[in-house]
Amino acid sequence: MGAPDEPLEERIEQLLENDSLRDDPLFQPLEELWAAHRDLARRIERISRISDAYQSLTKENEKHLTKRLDKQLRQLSKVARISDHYQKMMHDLNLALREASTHDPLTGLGNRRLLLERLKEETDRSHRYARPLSIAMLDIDYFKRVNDDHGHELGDQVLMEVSRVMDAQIRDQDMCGRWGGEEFLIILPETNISSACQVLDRVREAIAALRMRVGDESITVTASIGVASHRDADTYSDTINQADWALLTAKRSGRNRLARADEIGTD
Ligand SMILES: Nc1nc2c(ncn2[C@@H]2O[C@H](COP(=O)(O)OP(=O)(O)OP(=O)(O)O)[C@@H](O)[C@H]2O)c(=O)[nH]1
Repeated sequence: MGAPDEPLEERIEQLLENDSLRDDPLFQPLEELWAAHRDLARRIERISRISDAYQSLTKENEKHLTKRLDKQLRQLSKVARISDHYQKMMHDLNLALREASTHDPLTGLGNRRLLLERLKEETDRSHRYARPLSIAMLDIDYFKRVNDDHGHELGDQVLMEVSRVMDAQIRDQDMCGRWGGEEFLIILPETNISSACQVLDRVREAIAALRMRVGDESITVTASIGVASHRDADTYSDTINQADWALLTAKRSGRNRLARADEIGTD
C-alpha cells in the first residue's frame, strides 16, 4: 500500500494492482470509480486539446485577416494616389487645352475666340451700366513686304515683337488679341474714344520705334489703327465693322496713323 504522502492517483493504482485486496467489497467499486475517473480525465484532456487547437486556429485566422486587410488598405491608398494623380493630370490637361484653344501659339496673345468671349462680356457690361467702351483694329503696314524681303521667319519675329509692345502699352483692364494674320483687335473697356486715342497713339508710336535686327541692319515697321466707340444700339460686330472702316481710312490716308470712326462716318 502506498504511503499517504504519495500522490492520490499512484496510491489508488497501487491498491488496484494488489491482488490480495480483490476480495475486499470496496475493491470492485473502487476499480469502477477509477476507470470512470480515467475516462473523464481523457475526455477533459481531449476537450482542452480541441480548445487549444481552436484557439490557435482563431489566432491564425485573425492574423491572416489582418494581413489581408492591411494589403487591401495599401492597395486602396495606392488607388487613391493614382486617382489623385490622374485628377491633377486631367486638371492640367484641361488648363492646357483651354490655353491652346484661346491663345495664338505664335504671339501668346488671346486668339479670335477669346476676343469674342471678352467682346460679349464687355458689350453686355457697357449696355447694362451705360459705360463707355472703345474697340480698335490694328494692322501692320506693308507686312507682305517684310515677308517677301526678309523671309517668313523674320515676319513671325515682327508679329511677336509688335504683340509684345502692344500688350505692354495697354492698361491692365484692356485686352489685345490676334484677330487673324497681321491684324490685331484691342478692347478698351471704360474708355471713351478720346482716351482710347491717347492709348492707341502710344501703341502706334511704340511700334514705329521698334528696331528688329536683320544681320548687320535693323528694320522698322509701322501700324495703322482704326477705332470706334461702342454705341448702345449696336452689336459688337457693328462696332468692329466701324473700326475696320476707320482702319481702311487710316491705310488710305498714308498708313502709320490712327483714324476715328466717328470722324469719318461709316457710309
Ligand atoms: N510671317 C507671317 N506672315 C503672315 C502671318 N499671317 C499673315 N501673314 C502675312 O501677312 C501679309 C498680309 O499682307 P497684306 O494683307 O497684303 O497687307 P500688307 O502687306 O500688310 O499691306 P497693308 O495692310 O495694305 O499695309 C501676307 O503676306 C500674309 O502672308 C504669319 O503668321 N506670319
